[in-house]
Amino acid sequence: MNLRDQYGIPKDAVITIAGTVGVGKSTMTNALAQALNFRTSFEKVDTNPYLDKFYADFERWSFHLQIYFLAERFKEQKRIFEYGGGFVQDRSIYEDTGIFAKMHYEKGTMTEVDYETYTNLFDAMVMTPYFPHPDLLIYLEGSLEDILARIETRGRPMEQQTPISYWEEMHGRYENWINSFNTCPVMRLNINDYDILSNGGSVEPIIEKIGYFMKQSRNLRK
Ligand SMILES: Nc1ncnc2c1ncn2[C@@H]1O[C@H](COP(=O)(O)OP(=O)(O)O)[C@@H](O)[C@H]1O
Ligand SMILES: Nc1ncnc2c1ncn2[C@H]1C[C@H](O)[C@@H](COP(=O)(O)O)O1
Repeated sequence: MNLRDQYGIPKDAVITIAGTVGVGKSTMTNALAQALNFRTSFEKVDTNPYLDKFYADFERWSFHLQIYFLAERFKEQKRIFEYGGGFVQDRSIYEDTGIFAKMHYEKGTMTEVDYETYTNLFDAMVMTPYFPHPDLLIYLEGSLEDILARIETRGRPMEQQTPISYWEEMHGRYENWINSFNTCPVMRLNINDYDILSNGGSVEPIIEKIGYFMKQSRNLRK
């Protein structure tokens, strides 16, 4: 029997992976999708026309980048819906507004008018009864130190050149955000509590936990 059936994860489930930059979302997305035989939905970093510019000048490009991400994630949402689920998604749409846009507005690198325009658009597109929310949001968490080490190892120059204070601010905001997030069920995973990269590592304990959370949340909805 495959792991998905073994742990009672529905074929049409949509699982989204949330967490700060560098925590391990893309790696987890690939590992889970492979084990569950699900499709993946990734953020495209290399082809993003604003990301480099944004890191070089937050004030000038933060609005453009948020609009770009919103459009991209919305298109992905449509694709997931058209396939009828069975997806693991790298980063949730909720982090764009709950973390990034809010942080740039509150730190003064997005104007009030731009922030209002963006949040109005986000609310009209996403926070409606017509927008399908994921069955489960897996929140990856770890110490700032471990995450900074991962950003360094991954080696995207634009992120390496960004002051540590930016990642520290984001790390704190993520903790507050997840503590009050209730749009869909949440399963927390500490990055020190699993091993999916080494030879002896296995994704099975995570799948087992996902199965347990899904059963609980589907029972609650009955
Ligand atoms: N479980 C893990 N153990 C060790 N290193 C990891 C693990 N998951 C990810 N990494 C490493 O951390 C870096 C960031 O991972 P990535 O999946 O790209 O993060 P994100 O998508 O959250 O930005 C990469 O260099 C990746 O190889
Ligand atoms: N909504 C966003 N605003 C600003 N920057 C963002 C947003 N979403 C993603 N990003 C950045 C952060 C990273 O540099 C890359 C990719 O994110 P990752 O967490 O590594 O998958 O895009």
